[in-house]
Amino acid sequence: MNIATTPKLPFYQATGRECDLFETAHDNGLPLLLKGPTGCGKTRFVEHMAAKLGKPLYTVACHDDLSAADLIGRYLLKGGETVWVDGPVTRAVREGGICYLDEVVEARKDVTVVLHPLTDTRRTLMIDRTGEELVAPASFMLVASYNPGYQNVLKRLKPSTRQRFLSISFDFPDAETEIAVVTSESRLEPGRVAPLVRLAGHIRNLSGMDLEEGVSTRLLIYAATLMVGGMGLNQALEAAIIEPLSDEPDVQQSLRDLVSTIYG
Ligand SMILES: Nc1ncnc2c1ncn2[C@@H]1O[C@H](COP(=O)(O)OP(=O)(O)OP(=O)(O)O)[C@@H](O)[C@H]1O
Repeated sequence: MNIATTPKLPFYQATGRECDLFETAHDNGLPLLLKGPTGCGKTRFVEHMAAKLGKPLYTVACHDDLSAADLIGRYLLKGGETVWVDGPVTRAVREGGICYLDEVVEARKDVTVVLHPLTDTRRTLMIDRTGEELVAPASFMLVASYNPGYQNVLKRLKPSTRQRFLSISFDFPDAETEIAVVTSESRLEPGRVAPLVRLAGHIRNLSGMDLEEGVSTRLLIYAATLMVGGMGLNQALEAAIIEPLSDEPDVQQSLRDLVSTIYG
């Protein structure tokens, strides 16, 4: 779990009216689901909005072993005594903060038992172990994300869970916005960022055919960061784009061909 307390506003380049939607959802106590591919800005968006609203943010990277107890809390032995330690959801509820469950579909099924009463009009969290029933204060907000591209039959959000959340689809931004994001994050000059973003557009057109998923904005920032550090173009693209995207020699060669098309 990661608790963000920094007062600085993390940079987030909006691509639509998502900031308004987040704020309205927060003001009305409604939970929000962010859908979209990896590395397209979902986490940054939540960090930005939590800082803007001045709320503590509890981020949980969900995985297939994550259970309800990991979110709610458990009794732990401390110095010979058994003490109750709140989990991230409980802390966010008590403090009226924002809880962000990243890749929520990965979590174990018992997590939905926790989420349902928190995401409908009850807005309650039952802590069976301590017998407490917490009513979430108005400023508490639950945000979850998932990547529909990775979904399989076993890992799908049930309609009864999905339909408790407002939802927004995220995607990679248009070229102009992505150039602004990569420039701001890496400090590489826009004239050198533009061909990287063009390359990304071509690679994304390959996804679904040869690639599981298109290149993320995050990887473009990595490539640009290596270039700012003085690394040559080819080495930077190999390490930040070609190798992370595929292990298949044929696919890697297609990616190198695309690089030659763009950079000549
Ligand atoms: N719109 C944006 N504004 C500012 N930075 C962005 C934006 N989109 C992407 N980024 C940059 O890309 C990086 C990756 O984005 P982020 O971590 O938010 O991805 P994500 O969608 O949460 O991915 P994952 O699902 O893998 O966690 C961020 O650290 C940030 O540097």
